Amino acid sequence: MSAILFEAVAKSYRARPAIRDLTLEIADQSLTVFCGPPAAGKSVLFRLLVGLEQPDRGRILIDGRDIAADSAADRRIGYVPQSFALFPHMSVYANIAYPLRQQGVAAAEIDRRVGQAAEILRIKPLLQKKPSQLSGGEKQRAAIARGTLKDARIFILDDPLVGLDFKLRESLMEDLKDMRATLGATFLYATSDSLEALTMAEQLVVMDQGGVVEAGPVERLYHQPAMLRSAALIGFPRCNLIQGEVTRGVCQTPLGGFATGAPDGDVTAAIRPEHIVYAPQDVRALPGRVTLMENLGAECVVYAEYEGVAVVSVPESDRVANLDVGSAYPFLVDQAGIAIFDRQSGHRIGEAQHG
Ligand SMILES: Nc1ncnc2c1ncn2[C@@H]1O[C@H](COP(=O)(O)OP(=O)(O)OP(=O)(O)O)[C@@H](O)[C@H]1O
Repeated sequence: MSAILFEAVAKSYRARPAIRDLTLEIADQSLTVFCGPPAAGKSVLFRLLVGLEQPDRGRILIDGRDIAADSAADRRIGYVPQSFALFPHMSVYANIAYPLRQQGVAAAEIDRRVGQAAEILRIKPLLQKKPSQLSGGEKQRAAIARGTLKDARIFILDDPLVGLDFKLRESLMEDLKDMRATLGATFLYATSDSLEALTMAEQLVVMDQGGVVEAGPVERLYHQPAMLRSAALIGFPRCNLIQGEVTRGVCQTPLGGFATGAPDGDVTAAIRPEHIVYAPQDVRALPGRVTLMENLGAECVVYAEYEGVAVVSVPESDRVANLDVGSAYPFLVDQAGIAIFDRQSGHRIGEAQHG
């Protein structure tokens, strides 16, 4: 059974739609990451589920039951809002314990659970401090502890790691996954960072303009997106989107032509950076030129240009160690990685035929 069902949900503010006729099922005990650009509607959708706001139309069901009449407190959903606010006059301990006190949990049990959450989130030494004595990252971890301590089967984390440095985000992502496994709960998680989404997600929901572009297992959405918009929004570095035209089974693009089963028309070819292959020894390589390089450690993000078309790729750093801006960058397009989308509708209509 699905834990949560949004059925044709709509919400507007002053006649401006924030959520448009959204239908979506979330499986019980799944970890679903909502990813989309700012203002896509992620926070509004979460607030509707928590019960802080009511939809204008549509229904939200939990375990098959319409929750419209349940108050926010009755819904028993653990929630870490995007702009979390710790109570300034209370210690970190009291802040974290607050939802459990509200639920009437016994003091010894509160102590055990606050201690456990503080351990996982590495804030044990801070429990007696006041929020004003914490750094931004520490406050965020205290808010996560508070939001995930409640006795609940559904937890919502709205962009909980925004603004933290990369190392801390990485370790907190692992902690949150562990926490989810331990709690055996359904987790909904929002981020506008595509790398964070790919790292965290089992199920991914790509949102844009108040609607769901596409939802499904993260591997499928990354490797086989059905919509151009999700190919564009998901992935780091960004997907290469190359304009082309299909005529009688051949797609012509500025990066060359390739056979395809897609119907005739104007198309966009989506090519992930890993399918743009640095090939200095290959006579068939296209003579690109480096415009920018970003070293990520083991890999390097190379931005190159060929005949006015920008392409991004991720070769291993040691292969491009002696290249610099302006260097020649011969590359091949791995045809196994080309997906073709109708330029008008944005629907996937085929791929390159290779091999
Ligand atoms: N209380 C409100 N009053 C008016 N408009 C609102 C309100 N809350 C949200 N909106 C609008 O609804 C749209 C969706 O906002 P929402 O906060 O859900 O986006 P988001 O996907 O969470 O983005 P972000 O990643 O920036 O948090 C935006 O256009 C926003 O301005």
